[in-house]
Amino acid sequence: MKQAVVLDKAEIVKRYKPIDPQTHKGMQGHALIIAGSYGKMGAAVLASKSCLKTGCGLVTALVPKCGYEILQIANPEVMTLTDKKEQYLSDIKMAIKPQAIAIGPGLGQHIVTQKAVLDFLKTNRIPLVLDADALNILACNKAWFSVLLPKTILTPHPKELERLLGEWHTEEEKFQKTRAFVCQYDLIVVMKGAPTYIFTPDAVYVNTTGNAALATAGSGDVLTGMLTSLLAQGYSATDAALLGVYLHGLTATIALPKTGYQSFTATTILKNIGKAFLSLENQL
Ligand SMILES: NC(=O)C1=CN([C@@H]2O[C@H](COP(=O)(O)OP(=O)(O)OC[C@H]3O[C@@H](n4cnc5c(N)ncnc54)[C@H](O)[C@@H]3O)[C@@H](O)[C@H]2O)[C@@H](O)CC1
Ligand SMILES: Nc1ncnc2c1ncn2[C@@H]1O[C@H](COP(=O)(O)OP(=O)(O)O)[C@@H](O)[C@H]1O
Ligand SMILES: [Mg+2]
Repeated sequence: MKQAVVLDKAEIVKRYKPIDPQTHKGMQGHALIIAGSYGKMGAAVLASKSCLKTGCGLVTALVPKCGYEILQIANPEVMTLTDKKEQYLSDIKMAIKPQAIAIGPGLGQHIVTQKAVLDFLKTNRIPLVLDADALNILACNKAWFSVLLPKTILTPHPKELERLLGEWHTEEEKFQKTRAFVCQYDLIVVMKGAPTYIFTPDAVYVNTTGNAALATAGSGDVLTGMLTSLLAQGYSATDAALLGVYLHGLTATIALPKTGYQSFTATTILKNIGKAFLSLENQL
């Protein structure tokens, strides 16, 4: 494999777009987070909260009925649409026009949800992030890789990547398979781990921020919301993936001296997104 590009502050600062003083919520993008099922609504809460805290003007969550009060109470700033089913999503239709969509955190893999996801993927033309159960559903239906919109961002952890691509025996083989996958389908893969690599058809990047504090439930759900937020704000898929992964890691770099590894949670990431942005602003 060609050498990975090191994703350091210099790489990020040249891609970062400071906020326009004349902006308003209508210009900051509208994102839709399709997530959650009975018992996993926290994933929808975390992803929609991180989406807002990364600068998106409007965020809507589409969840099963059982998520309505949870979402509205946990996230008063987030608008909530509900499915007709109580515990899982059965249909992905919307009367809104978001600039970016995320699907997957906490979604579950009910057969009805699988069909809804696949039907949606066939017709969707809006920039997209696929995570968690959306990846697991795709892994069960590999013929559907070819319907994905070019430059869709996929964010697998190692187990999800293995479900998508099959087993590998060496790191080199894992990298080769991932590279071939992104080139064949014109996708972006955020290969989550320590460190995280971002694969695009043109280059591979290696992140430099973060630490083992991020090994905590919901950490990936927060990352999904951050990436979707940046996409909705008009960043290209590559820039959204690079900036989002960098900032997500930076929250842990910043917070670790105060929290230690053990007490750092996904909520700590949310609390430190602002500081991560400020540390970028100081470099401009
Ligand atoms: N509060 C919530 O509602 C939460 C919901 N979640 C959702 O729960 C569902 C299941 O997600 P999971 O990821 O837990 O389940 P998975 O079955 O996809 O992944 C768990 C497996 O992956 C392996 N794995 C994960 N990261 C790894 C790494 N870095 N290296 C090696 N192996 C690794 C683990 O050992 C384990 O065997 C998803 O929909 C997810 O979004 C989780 O995000 C946790 C929080
Ligand atoms: N040891 C580690 N060092 C750095 N980052 C890590 C480490 N472990 C996990 N992470 C990061 O934490 C996130 C975990 O995502 P994921 O496994 O999807 O969590 P969840 O599904 O619980 O939300 C990824 O961004 C991953 O890169
Ligand atoms: Mg995850």
